[in-house]
Amino acid sequence: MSIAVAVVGAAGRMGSTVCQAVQDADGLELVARLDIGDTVSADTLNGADVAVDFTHPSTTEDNVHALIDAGVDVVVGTTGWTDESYERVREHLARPEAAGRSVIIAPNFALSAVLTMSFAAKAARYFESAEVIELHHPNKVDAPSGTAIATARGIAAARAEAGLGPVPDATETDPDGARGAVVDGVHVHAVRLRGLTAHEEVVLGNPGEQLTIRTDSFDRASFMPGVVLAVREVGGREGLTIGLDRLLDL
Ligand SMILES: NC(=O)C1=CN([C@@H]2O[C@H](COP(=O)(O)OP(=O)(O)OC[C@H]3O[C@@H](n4cnc5c(N)ncnc54)[C@H](O)[C@@H]3O)[C@@H](O)[C@H]2O)C=CC1
Ligand SMILES: O=C(O)C1=N[C@H](C(=O)O)C[C@H](O)C1
Repeated sequence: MSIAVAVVGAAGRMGSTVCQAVQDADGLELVARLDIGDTVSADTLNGADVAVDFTHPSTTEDNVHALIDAGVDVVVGTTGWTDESYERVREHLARPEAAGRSVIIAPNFALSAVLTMSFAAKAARYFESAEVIELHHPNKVDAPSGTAIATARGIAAARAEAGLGPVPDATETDPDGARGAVVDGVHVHAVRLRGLTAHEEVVLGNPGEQLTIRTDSFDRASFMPGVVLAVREVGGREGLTIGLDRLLDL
């Protein structure tokens, strides 16, 4: 039996690529394309089992709640999620009327990016310094990227677990934010450049040595195997799953 899939944000860069990937995938059937102005309802979802959301950070949480209420499982690639918004989804999924529903939210579906996050967290305890540089196309609406935030959090958690203190940094004056955003103590720098798609570099430093871990998504095709995997697996995972790494046994 095939899995019926609705795509929310279907007219966007990711949404349109996902529609094509669903149409090309064995055992998946594209049954609905929704975009801005469309209401989420059983009617518009047209019998979908799973909805995939690639929309906008300002709307993705509302979409997820509406999709759960409409009785579908949800795969989310949209960024902008916080601990609080994750918690609200967990609470929603715990209600009796949402029994059996599941949601997967992943800041990045590309294998190279998921491995970069995993390798960075593994390496973090061995280095005094760690910073993240994300580089994206100039149409991206949010900074830092969801992937960079997740990477920085993973590094920070690994440093804390290893008992490492703050990264060394003697900077005293930075009126224009040249040292970037600081996510859980890890500096994150965002580049927006015409010609780029989605890239990230994690730099880790010790006296006399540097480790660089880099991921490059040159094409949105890079995200599709991960999205298709999540669509296939979401139904078997009750509750909220955060990150594609959880599906890859990393
Ligand atoms: N998790 C991952 O692997 C990836 C995540 N992303 C994230 O996906 C999101 C979308 O990125 P793009 O496709 O590049 O953006 P985009 O701007 O090309 O597409 C977004 C689409 O969502 C639609 N939209 C906006 N509000 C809506 C609503 N309330 N209901 C339905 N549709 C709505 C827009 O009209 C547009 O067609 C961003 O948050 C981006 O960071 C992007 C690439 C990979
Ligand atoms: O907007 C994008 O393009 C991307 N967004 C995601 C993010 O913010 O991490 C994933 C990837 O970097 C592409």
